Amino acid sequence: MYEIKFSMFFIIFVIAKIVGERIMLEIKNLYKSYGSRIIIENWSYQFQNGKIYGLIGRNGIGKTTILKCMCGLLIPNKAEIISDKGDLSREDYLNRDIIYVSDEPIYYHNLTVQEHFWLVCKVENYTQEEAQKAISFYTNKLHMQEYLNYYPSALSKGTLQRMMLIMGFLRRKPNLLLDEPFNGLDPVQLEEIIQICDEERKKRCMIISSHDIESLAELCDEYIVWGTNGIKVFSGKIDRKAVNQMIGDSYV
Ligand SMILES: Nc1ncnc2c1ncn2[C@@H]1O[C@H](COP(=O)(O)OP(=O)(O)OP(=O)(O)O)[C@@H](O)[C@H]1O
Repeated sequence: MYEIKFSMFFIIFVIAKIVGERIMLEIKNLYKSYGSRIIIENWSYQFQNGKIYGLIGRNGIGKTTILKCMCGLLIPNKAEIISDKGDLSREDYLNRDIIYVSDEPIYYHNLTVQEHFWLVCKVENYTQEEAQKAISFYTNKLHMQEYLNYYPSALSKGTLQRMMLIMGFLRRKPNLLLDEPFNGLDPVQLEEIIQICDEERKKRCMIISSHDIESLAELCDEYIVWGTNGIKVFSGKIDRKAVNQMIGDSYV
């Protein structure tokens, strides 16, 4: 009896492990140029469920370009983008299961913060009850309650950044790409965002582009670093020294 129980437990453990670590998103041979200027050449990578990835590199190296090619906001010259939904290469932004949260806030001038959140919930087919619960959860976590009736144009940069992040978290997509999410946040807000990103890891795969090595170090399982000799992958403990060595230059 004990052996049967143990075997069943072992099988369940192995299945959970396989499901938990399955590949959510695969990029094959990504090639992107602007005119004759090649930004990314033949880059491939597999991203897994439940992991957070950090994109690190100097200004203008191509981090935003990669994220936008993945989610469909930019058309690569060549690439295969494969997710649980299948081959997304020919799907546009709305049909991909990948959400991109830009560092440049995009919003409707005539909708309040709260209305933006409800709009996202509507797009994602939340029930009234689910929407209420999810909006309360994120606004409480990120202390946004007092801004719910504000128009976004009246928000400070950090508060706007939190609104954009909540809109990303409310999406029910398995892949979330965050472009410079830590910009403009004071230390308290920064810690809250780090905490919530850490919790979101249970629900999805996240890819974060940032120059804030300390914040990335608190969160990421793997790092994709642009060095002088191309893109390297690193999964150890990261700090400024390690980043400088990988980039082959004094970066941070
Ligand atoms: N629409 C465009 N047309 C031409 N060149 C572009 C265009 N968009 C970006 N670039 C160039 O491509 C390169 C990569 O830009 P990208 O924004 O991806 O860099 P990044 O690594 O995200 O930079 P940062 O850290 O400053 O955000 C830059 O040199 C940029 O000038």
